[in-house]
Amino acid sequence: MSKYRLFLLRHGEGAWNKENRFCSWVDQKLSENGVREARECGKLLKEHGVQFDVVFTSILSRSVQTAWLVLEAMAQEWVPVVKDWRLNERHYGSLIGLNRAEMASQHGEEQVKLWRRGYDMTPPPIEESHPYFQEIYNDRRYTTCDVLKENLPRAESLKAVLERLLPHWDHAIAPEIRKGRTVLISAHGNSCRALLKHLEGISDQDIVGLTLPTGVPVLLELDENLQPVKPRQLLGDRDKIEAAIRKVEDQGKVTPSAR
Ligand SMILES: O=C(O)[C@@H](COP(=O)(O)O)OP(=O)(O)O
Repeated sequence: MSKYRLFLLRHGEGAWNKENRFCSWVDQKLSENGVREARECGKLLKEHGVQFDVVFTSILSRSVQTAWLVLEAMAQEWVPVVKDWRLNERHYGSLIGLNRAEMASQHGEEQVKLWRRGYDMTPPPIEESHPYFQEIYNDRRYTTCDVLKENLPRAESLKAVLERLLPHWDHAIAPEIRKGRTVLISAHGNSCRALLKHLEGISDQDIVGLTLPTGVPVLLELDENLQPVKPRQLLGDRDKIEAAIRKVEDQGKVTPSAR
């Protein structure tokens, strides 16, 4: 029987989602469309009568901004928000800033899919000469983490994301759920995929086929052991959700302009 409800959310569309570039640890704001998606998500959750007790976000602006907009649309701005780097997007290493369609044209769509969705695939690490290295590692937010800046990742597989996320799940998020609190996790495509893999016991092979659209809330109903009691539900209009998933998958395909 379902005892707890957990909501997972990939932030609304960011500026670089729109430009089809790997954004990862680069701090981009939501696009106009992303702002609209986040507000619509809040409206939908309000219509479902959801009342949040606590929200967890990454320390990247797009996930924080999404949480604010959702809470504002629900008239629940007062709800506490806990931010932690452990919910950050996967660190895409040297791929950060590159255009996916151009990568597909150079390396093939299969290779790009493997880089994006393979479980144990780590891209080459970001080097100090990378155009976004200084911007990321000189940012003050990374002095606030529970690991030294020198020990923060320089590239991650999805497996590595799950490993750095689990302590935060175990020590901060799961205890809130066990207290009966309704939790929203406003995070990223890959930090949410990693958590879903863990909670739903998705295999290393099957996780390749899981893509999350931006701005669509995912409802998990959990038992007392925090095991899902039924399949996850993506809330909202079916056709729109399927189109949004296809849009993310198609980002890794060659487009005429990228040839
Ligand atoms: O880093 C990024 O660009 C995307 C994920 O990219 P893909 O894994 O879908 O290529 O993360 P998000 O928009 O959820 O923060």
